[in-house]
Amino acid sequence: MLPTIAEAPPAVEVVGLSCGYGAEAILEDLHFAVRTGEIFFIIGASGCGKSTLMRSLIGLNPPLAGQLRFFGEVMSATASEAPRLAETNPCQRHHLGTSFGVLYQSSALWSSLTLRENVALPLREYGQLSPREIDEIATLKLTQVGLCGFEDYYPSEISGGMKKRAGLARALALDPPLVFLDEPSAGLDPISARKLDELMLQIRDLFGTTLVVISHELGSIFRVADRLILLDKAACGIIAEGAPRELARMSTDPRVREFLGHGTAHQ
Ligand SMILES: Nc1ncnc2c1ncn2[C@@H]1O[C@H](COP(=O)(O)OP(=O)(O)OP(=O)(O)O)[C@@H](O)[C@H]1O
Repeated sequence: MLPTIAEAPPAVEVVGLSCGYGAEAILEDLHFAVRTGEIFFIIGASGCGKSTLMRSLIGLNPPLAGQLRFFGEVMSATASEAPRLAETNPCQRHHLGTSFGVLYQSSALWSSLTLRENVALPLREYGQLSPREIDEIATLKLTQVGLCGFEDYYPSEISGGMKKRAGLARALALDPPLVFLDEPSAGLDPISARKLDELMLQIRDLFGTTLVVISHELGSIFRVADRLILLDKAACGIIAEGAPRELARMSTDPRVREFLGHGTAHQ
């Protein structure tokens, strides 16, 4: 029998992680774990450090302290260890580059490339496939996100929601077991945001992909998140962790109630 989400080993383990800029910590001594196959949200008010944490999780900003493990494997290097990580051999670098995908807030598509060429980029970089195979996989990934027929369009020719979905197709190109999404519904109209929510659920249900999502969109949180952590600027860390509906119903912390309280409208 397949293990349930609660029994599966953690996809992400964050142990005593502090992150910030220079010597200044924005978030301190974070501890949390994301279960395999879970849709896990990192939420909080503007300026609480969501993007700062995301940058540390995906290796763009070395943590000031602590450890980060993906599927049991140590991924992080603190700022003082970072030069050593940069010297990792090509095989390890390849492994780091393929172990997770990222959908950036801006979608980060290359404007001079078609959608198919954008999705093909990671396949060229990390795969050992023929041009024809790359083409086929890029087409398949675009189909999976509902962009069949738009393969030869340029990013400037499609809507914001379609750009997000194309960015997601690229994040999924190498079939990573783990994908980070930074504010996926930011700037989208409600219908496009809902489509993206449905897509996240589909991807998890079809492929068992673990999704870590930065967001402060209450609708999305209550529709999609299995569990979440709520960050708080004054606390420099996590003030609540759990399933959104349970937190909204049970928490007595006024900060949690203020943030999630309105979410009861989505239940
Ligand atoms: N490059 C940087 N250098 C120094 N401080 C920064 C930098 N980027 C962000 N900060 C500071 O870190 C804190 C957290 O910012 P961050 O962007 O991580 O918050 P956020 O929760 O993602 O906000 P938002 O929801 O508005 O995107 C803020 O006080 C911000 O001013």
